[in-house]
Amino acid sequence: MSEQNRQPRREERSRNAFEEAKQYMPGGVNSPVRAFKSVGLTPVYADHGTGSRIYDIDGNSFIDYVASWGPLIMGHAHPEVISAIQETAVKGTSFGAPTLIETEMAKLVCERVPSIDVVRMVNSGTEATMSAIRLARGATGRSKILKFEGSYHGHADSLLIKAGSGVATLGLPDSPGVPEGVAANTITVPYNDLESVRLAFDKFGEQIAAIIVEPVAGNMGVVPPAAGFLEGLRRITVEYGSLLIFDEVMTGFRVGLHSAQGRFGVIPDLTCLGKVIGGGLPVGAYGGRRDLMEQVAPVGPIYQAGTLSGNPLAMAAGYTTLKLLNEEVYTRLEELGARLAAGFEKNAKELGVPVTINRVGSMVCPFFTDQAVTNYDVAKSSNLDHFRAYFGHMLQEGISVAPSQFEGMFISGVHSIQDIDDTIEANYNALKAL
Ligand SMILES: Cc1ncc(COP(=O)(O)O)c(C=O)c1O
Ligand SMILES: N[C@H](C=O)CCC(=O)O
Repeated sequence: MSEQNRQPRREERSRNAFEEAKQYMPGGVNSPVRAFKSVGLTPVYADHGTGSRIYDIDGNSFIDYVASWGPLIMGHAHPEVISAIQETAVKGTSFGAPTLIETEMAKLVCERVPSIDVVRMVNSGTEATMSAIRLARGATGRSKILKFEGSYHGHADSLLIKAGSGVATLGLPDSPGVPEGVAANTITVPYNDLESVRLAFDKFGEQIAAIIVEPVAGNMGVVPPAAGFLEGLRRITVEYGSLLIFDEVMTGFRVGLHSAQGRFGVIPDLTCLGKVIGGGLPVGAYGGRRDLMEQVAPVGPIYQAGTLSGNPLAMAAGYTTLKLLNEEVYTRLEELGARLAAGFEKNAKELGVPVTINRVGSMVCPFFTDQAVTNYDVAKSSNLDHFRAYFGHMLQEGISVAPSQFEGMFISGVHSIQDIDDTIEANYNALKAL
């Protein structure tokens, strides 16, 4: 760890910037999790990033595991991604007319994601899940959907029920403003609990358009699917003529070259993507079987559109990022993830702090509990005071992680072994200081 990071974090500029921002934006931010409210600290105001590090406006540097909340699988300001954006930008930033890069991008996504024959680009993960739900309802003629407690699928009304991520962090899992009639069409059951899914289908099966699931839950902290869980969802949906939607906004191209569906060998009807496929620019996508996707306008009657959808800059950044990914990168991510998790586990054991580490590939999450974390109820039983203190110590140690127990760490292909070992050392110091 560099000497610089052993100095107390300087934060005067960040504090002043945050105070000013609060006058003009709700809570001073454009997405709630950035305000550090649940950890009671001043947000890190990013100035620039390179590789595995970010640098804030106070001159602190951090080894970064937020990675813009997942997209930056090849690190900050990757030279090839930046060049692609620059080369594209000089030709014009948006046309509202088709461009060749959109077809190249769609082809690549269709080649790599097993369930996707046809894909539609949108501008965010929220748009992707909202559109996939509309398609599922339109295609089946049914209204209800089933989601899992503590999963987050963006902020569309029908999905903001018992949600994870920022709403869980702020204790607002059912947001005011979602009409009761909309909420009534969303059934929620615990993650990894096939029996509850079965009971819900026994009761409402003929009315359920789709199950939407994060194939690895990443918004209640990281929770892997139990053996047979995804297969069970596939079986039940087929049995009842409902659709299975994998929300791979976080896991898409994060947990493998063929995403979570490739990793676990379960093929959904529809898949939502975001984050990594935008290479750090605003992108989402939904895709799936041709017979379903061709019910979307202009081929079919189910409407969905976007002024900036398929934006050339976003396509260039996303396409270049996807082209950088190969089996070698995922092997490296797996090794780095395993090294980090093993180091954290050893530290916790040695110091006698109750911690459970969940990991899938490069998604890692230390929970402050000694229970196996298999669903949101267990995740919520983590010691949040410990998390808060731990988070503050990690920042002081020069490590940037998400300011919530209900978010994971994202390792990139450009983190070095030294970064991982420095992070393990920081984790030791942070746990010791609890
Ligand atoms: C699994 C999942 N689905 C959907 C979303 C929504 O994506 P966005 O924030 O791009 O709207 C997110 C993240 O926010 C997510 O993690
Ligand atoms: N966990 C969320 C996405 O995956 C965090 C992003 C946000 O709320 O800004």
